[in-house]
Formats: sequence, structure tokens, C-alpha cells
Amino acid sequence: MLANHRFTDLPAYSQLQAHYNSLKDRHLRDLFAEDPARFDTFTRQFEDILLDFSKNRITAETFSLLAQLATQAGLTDAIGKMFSGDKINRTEDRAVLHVALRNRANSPILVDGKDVMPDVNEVLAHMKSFSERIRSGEWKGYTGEVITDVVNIGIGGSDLGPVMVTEALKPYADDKKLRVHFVSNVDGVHIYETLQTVRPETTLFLIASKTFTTQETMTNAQTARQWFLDTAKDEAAIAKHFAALSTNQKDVEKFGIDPDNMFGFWDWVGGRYSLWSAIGLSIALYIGFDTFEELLDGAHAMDNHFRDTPIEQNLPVILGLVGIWYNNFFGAQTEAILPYDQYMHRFAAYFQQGDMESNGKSVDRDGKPVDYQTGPIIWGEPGTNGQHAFYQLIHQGTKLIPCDFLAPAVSQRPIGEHHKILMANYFAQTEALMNGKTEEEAAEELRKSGKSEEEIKALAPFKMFSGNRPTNSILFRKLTPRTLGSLIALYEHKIFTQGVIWDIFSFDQWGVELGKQLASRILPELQDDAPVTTHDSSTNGLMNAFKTMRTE
Ligand SMILES: O=P(O)(O)OC[C@H]1O[C@](O)(CO)[C@@H](O)[C@@H]1O
Repeated sequence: MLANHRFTDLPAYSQLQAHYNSLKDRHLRDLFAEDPARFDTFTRQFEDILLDFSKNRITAETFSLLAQLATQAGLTDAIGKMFSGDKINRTEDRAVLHVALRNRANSPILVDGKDVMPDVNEVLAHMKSFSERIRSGEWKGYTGEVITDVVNIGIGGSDLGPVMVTEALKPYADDKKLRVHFVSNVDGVHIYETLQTVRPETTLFLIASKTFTTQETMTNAQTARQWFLDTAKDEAAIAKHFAALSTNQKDVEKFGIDPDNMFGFWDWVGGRYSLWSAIGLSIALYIGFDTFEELLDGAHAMDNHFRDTPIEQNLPVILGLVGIWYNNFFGAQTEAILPYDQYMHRFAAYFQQGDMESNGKSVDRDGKPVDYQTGPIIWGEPGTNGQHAFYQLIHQGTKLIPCDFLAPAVSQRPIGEHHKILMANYFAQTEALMNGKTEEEAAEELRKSGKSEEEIKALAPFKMFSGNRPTNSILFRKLTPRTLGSLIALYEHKIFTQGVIWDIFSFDQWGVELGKQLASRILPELQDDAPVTTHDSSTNGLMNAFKTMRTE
């Protein structure tokens, strides 16, 4: 059981508060000028991944106080408890063991006295044999043709991870053995458009749902089933074209999926942490099982680092602490994740769920309302596209937006000067955000461009940049499966670190239930033309307008 604490009662919290008051007006320019070794002081390396957190509004004292905050919150103990299978997800009475899914050391991990590793290994072996049969063409569809397309039907954690990873690791699917498609939205448009591009004879559907009850997924799955049967005509053919990735064997069988095509996982796998489990089958099919294992290896290596490394050297902990510094002391509301790698274009979207569904909580572990900020709003797009969209606000707006800049040193597609141009932008952005441009510098530039003193006076205030805007730079050698695995685990453990320090439960998601409940209450009311009167005037009014618009 994790010991509860009140975040704002931790001794380091008040020390940080006082320290914040003395540091808040200091400029990063000055911090760099004062300490020529700042880069060395605030850089950490893990395998091929370099984390430079020197462009943050911190000093050695800040860092030491933040580390004390983590210690006082019992972080080391909490990490140990997660890794040893304690039921740290108390509101659901579950262990939290995505680390077991990639426990390449295969050391026993006990839940209720039973080692989970044999089951993990059995499902991995099933995924291996299944994916190899499909990829080699040994597995045939009901007409004897090989499978060419895989459609993963799932939503949230049963979609975002596989989408993000298959996009990120596209170069590892250059053998083009299979195409993968993802259907998540219950909007019929999504499945319609996908089904336009595939043939029933050569398509494998993966119904990915931990619970196998999610309305969106079950609706899409039934539509896919019907579409398939419209051509195949024979229910027996389903066994060759449908597989289930789920913890709910009973409902999988009810759906008519062959138990041999079911890939199980367990209640101790959170949906948003499940890409390493059976939910990753679309990944294994796309890049091959051996490459999928490299992804697991990378995550495992980061797990070991997180579990075994002292706080001040621990990359996920550092990211978590720096985030807390801005979230709880500077009052920053959001954090941007900005990958300078087009293959990582869904990385921020993936961690929107990862972070916001985990730490978007407002009661502490005692069930009491918190009186401090918890999880940040996560957002971002790949560079350089973001530069031409929202960076204006990051550079000159009124909000403080801490940003993570991620980039590979080696491009997967080295074409001409592209990568150097991309990286020039990567380096330029963090430098610009840190230094800014003073009004005098702006005036001098205008003078050089031949403007009159009057014009200079009028324009300089618009052309100056305050700077002092914090960034982390995460530079890695190349976006290999191993590195991607490590990067994902890095952010997962950052989320864990922050949840522990804020004393909240990061592994439930009750906040998504109310909308689901109301949607199922509303659905029957949309089945006829009768006026709706059971809700507030806005909801009644909108539902009645909807009915009218459909009949006009
Ligand atoms: O895999 P399932 O059970 O269909 O759930 C899908 C998603 O729905 C949620 O429960 C709520 O959005 C997520 O946590 C989960 O990833």
C-alpha cells in the first residue's frame, strides 16, 4: 500500500515556493552566462537518448529541492511497489504491470501470489506464431487467398498506441507484407472509408477492446462482421478473418470469434498502457514479431533505468520534476510535445491520452479534493509544421508553455539537405525560446535594414521576444524500435512520477464514465420523433432540433 501524503505539506514544497519567489524573475540568458558548464550539469544520457534540460528555469538548488520533493513523496518506494505487482490502482483493486508485458529478464512478478510471466510469455508466443503465419502467407482467407490488409477496430488505448507505433516504425515495414488500417470513431464515416479500401477475402479484422463492451468498438465490429458476411455468406468463414484482443473471453465467444484467435491480457494492464500486450498485435503484424520484440526490449531497458537509477540521474523522474516545477509553481497549464520527426506525428496525440487520462484527477488518494494543480494539458504537432501554426503564441504570447523538443540525429530517409534543415530549425527554436530578442536588439536590426528612428521606435516592441521560455531537448540517434520503446516508457514513467508526487491515482479513469452513461440513456430517446422533455432545456432543445432537422 502506498503511503499517502499531502503534496503541499511536503517540506520541500514550501522550500520550493520560497525558492520560486527568488528565482521567478531570473532570465535563462543570465543563468547560462553565469555558468559555462550548465549544459553538462543538466544533461543526462540513457543509451542513445540524450536529455538536455539545461534550458529550464532552474538552478542546482531548484533541482536539488525537486529531488527532495520526490524523495519525500516516497517515489522510490512507489516505483518498487509498481514493479512488484502491488495493487497500487486502489480504486479498481488492481496491480499496474505494463512493465511485466516487456519484462525481457523474465524474472517472476507476483500478483495474488501467482507469477504473471508464464501467461505473458504464452500470449507473446501466440502473437508470434499467428503473426508469422499471416505475414508468410501460410494463413489463408476463406477463399484461399492470402491476407493483405489488417483492420484494427478499437478506441482509446486500444487504438492510439498501435496507430502511433505503426506510424513511427513505418520504415521497418518496408517489406510491405501487410497494410494496416485503424477504425476507432463510431462515426460511420470511419469504417465506411476504411472498408472502401479493402476486400473481405483478404482482410483480417482485429477487434481490440480490453472490456469487449465499448460501444464504439462493438458497433464498428458488428458493422465489419456484417460487411464481411454480406460477401462470405458463411459464418464459419469468420474464424479466418476475425481475431479478438481482449480480457473478456465470454463476450469474445458470444461475438463468434474462434477462441484460437483470441489474444488475452489481464486487468492489471491499463488501456492506455496496453500497446505492449495483445493490443500490439497489429504492430507485430505490420513490422514483424522480431521487430516488435525490439520495441519491448527498449521499453524494458528504460524500465530498469527507472527502477534502479538514483533520482537525480533518472530521466523519467527528471522530466516529471521539471513538469511539476512549471505546473505547480509557475502556474503553467499545458505542456507541448514537439517531435522533429514526421514518423512520430501521433506521439503527442498518444500521450494526450497517456497523460491526461492518467493524471486528470482532482481528488487525492484519500478521496479529498486537491487544492493544487494536477495533470497538465498535453498537446503538440511535429516540427516544423507546428512552427508555422502555433509557435507564435509560444514565442510571444502571454502564456508560459514548457515544451519538449524531440529529434533523431539520423534520419530514416536521408534525402538531400532535408534532415539538416529540419535540425537547424530544431536547434534554432529552443535557442530562440530561451534567449528571445531584446528591444535594443530588435531596434538594431531595424536600423541595419534602413528604417528611420521613428519607424524603429514604432516597430521594435512588436519585434522583440521576451525569451526565458523553457524547453527540454530530447535528442536520440535514430528512431529505431528499441529507441521508440524507450521513449514511450520514458513518458509513461514521467506520468507515474508526477501522479505519485501529486498523491493521486494515475491508473483509473472514472472521468470518462459519466458521458458514456448518459449516451446510453439518450440513445433510446433518439429512436423516434417524440419530443424530448427529460433533460435540461438546452439538451432537450438540441435533441428536438436534431429530430426536426432530420425530417425537413
Ligand atoms: O479497450 P476498451 O475496453 O474498449 O476501452 C477503450 C478505452 O476506453 C477507456 O476506458 C476510456 O476512454 C480507455 O481507458 C480505454 O483505452
